[in-house]
Amino acid sequence: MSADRRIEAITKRIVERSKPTREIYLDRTRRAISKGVHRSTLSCGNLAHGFAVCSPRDKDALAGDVVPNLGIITAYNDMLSAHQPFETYPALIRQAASEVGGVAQVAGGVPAMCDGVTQGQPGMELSLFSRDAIAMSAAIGLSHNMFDSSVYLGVCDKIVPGLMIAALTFGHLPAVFVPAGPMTTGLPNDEKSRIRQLYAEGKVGRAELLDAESKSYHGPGTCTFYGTANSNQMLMEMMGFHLPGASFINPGTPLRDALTKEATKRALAITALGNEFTPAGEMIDERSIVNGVVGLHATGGSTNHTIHLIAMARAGGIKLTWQDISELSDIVPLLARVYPNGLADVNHFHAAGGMGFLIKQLLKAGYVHDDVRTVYGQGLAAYTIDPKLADDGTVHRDPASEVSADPKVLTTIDKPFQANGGLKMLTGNLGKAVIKISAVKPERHVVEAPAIVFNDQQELQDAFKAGKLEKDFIAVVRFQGPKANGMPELHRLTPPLGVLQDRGFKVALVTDGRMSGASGKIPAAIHLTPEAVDGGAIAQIKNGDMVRLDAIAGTLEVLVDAAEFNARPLATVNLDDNEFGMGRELFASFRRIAGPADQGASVLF
Ligand SMILES: O=C(O)[C@H](O)[C@@H](O)[C@H](O)[C@H](O)COP(=O)(O)O
Ligand code: SF4
Repeated sequence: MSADRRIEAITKRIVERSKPTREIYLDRTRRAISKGVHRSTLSCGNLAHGFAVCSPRDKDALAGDVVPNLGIITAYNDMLSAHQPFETYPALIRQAASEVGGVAQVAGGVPAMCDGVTQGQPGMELSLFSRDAIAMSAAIGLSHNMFDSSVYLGVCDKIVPGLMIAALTFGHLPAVFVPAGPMTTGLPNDEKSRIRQLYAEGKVGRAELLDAESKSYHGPGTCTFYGTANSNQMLMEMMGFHLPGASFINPGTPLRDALTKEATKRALAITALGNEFTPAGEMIDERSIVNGVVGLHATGGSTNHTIHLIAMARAGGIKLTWQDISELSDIVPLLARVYPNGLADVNHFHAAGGMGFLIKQLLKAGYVHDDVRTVYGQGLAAYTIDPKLADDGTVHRDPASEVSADPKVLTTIDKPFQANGGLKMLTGNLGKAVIKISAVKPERHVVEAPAIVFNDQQELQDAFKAGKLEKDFIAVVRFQGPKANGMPELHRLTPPLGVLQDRGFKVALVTDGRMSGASGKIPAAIHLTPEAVDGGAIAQIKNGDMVRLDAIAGTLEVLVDAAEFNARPLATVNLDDNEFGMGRELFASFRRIAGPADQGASVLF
């Protein structure tokens, strides 16, 4: 089935725009492929070092070029509940590799930051930059050039984007992403947020708050809200980097292990040594990227992907823009209600039919390209399945249902929750920004109120505690862009702004910083570009200026006489305290060269 003509037109526009960079990328990738299996280009010394710790059987295998060697890139650490399960994956992968006569080696580890641990803390100012550091770290592992294929063990926010940048940089190799799955459901996310607001109002103490948080984040696996980490899983399935149905199976279950073994065997089956060679750089094309964006809109995915997806696509020579994302949002309806876009969590989403049901609906409507390559073979239709554990311990796939098991969580294409998707671009005399509308009540899609300007998020917290914000206002939080302080998420502003909104005040946020994918209920124009330190108009806004955020018209305006506004000097702030501490001194060059948010906020291209 061909895609909707509007989807086709946007895809074609991306293909045309990308031609110069895509052709250079594909040429380089094909030259790398033409060198054939890469161990043969190594010297005996190189090779001996590379397999020094292997068993005699594996040494024999790796001495030649006919047994595939699988490079594992792992983001295991104990800080991210989502990544802790990866501790045992290399042993499972080595075992599965040997079962099919292959070899697997850990090529390298990459750093992984938990945005939940660093939220509101200085460490968050390294978060965005960690994406590119992860790509660079993965390249260091793969540059040993011992490998015929690769598997990537990563789940969370900046990790999957960084790993995908690496996978496309090593696009001559097949790449399979192997998730660890969501935490089982704990305290519901909306109950956690309610207790946070009570704490912000001083109505409960730290003990009650910690008890609620600990019941919400209680064990191994990805946090169950639909933030950036779970948006990553959806993207990997939509773009064909996961095996069908791999995204939302809980860790420590037989089906999870079966999926990991199957991914290993599949990664070894699609090397240049076999007859299904699927190098990542040729597998992913503009249609894959568009399928990812469509999935983002249909599920109300994370705003962070208006930055990461642009950088991920660029790694493959593909130029995606906010205009593309915004226009796709106007076409693609919202089909899932998962917190913060609803009360359900990703376990409920999966139980309602999950990715297989969603993809079936999107294919039926022509909103996605079926004619794509994936790690599983040809065609996205292969992903319209429901994964189960077979009696022999392998993965069995039933056809996805036509009926949602919970229509309040996952709906059909003819009864969408919203006629359009989650993410809109806003333009106007302040620059360009994005807003996530899937989690904002319709009556709050347009906000016009006086600005109150803050130069960091603590100033807003202090003003709230001092009772100075009991009014209609638009919070302008600036000097939060990539070049200022690494573009942290300002998710800690959600509870105080939520309290004020629940008290009936009209509130909104405008910032050159980011919000969490878990943020939602407050209308927020984020990623404002140009940022304040780059001469952005946000640096000219004064307290009391009327600001209008209109997610329906797609505009963001300061309602001040243009001549008067443009004559204003740019505000400046002292950012010395953001230059050091918690390792920030090591990222000074990143702050200097980081690109703008609408081009991926990257130091790599
Ligand atoms: O983009 C995201 O999805 C967030 O960065 C998420 O990964 C982060 O962990 C949240 O901050 C956790 O939510 P709480 O801070 O509300 O626990
Ligand atoms: S989803 Fe966020 S808070 Fe949860 S483990 Fe991942 S990075 Fe940490």
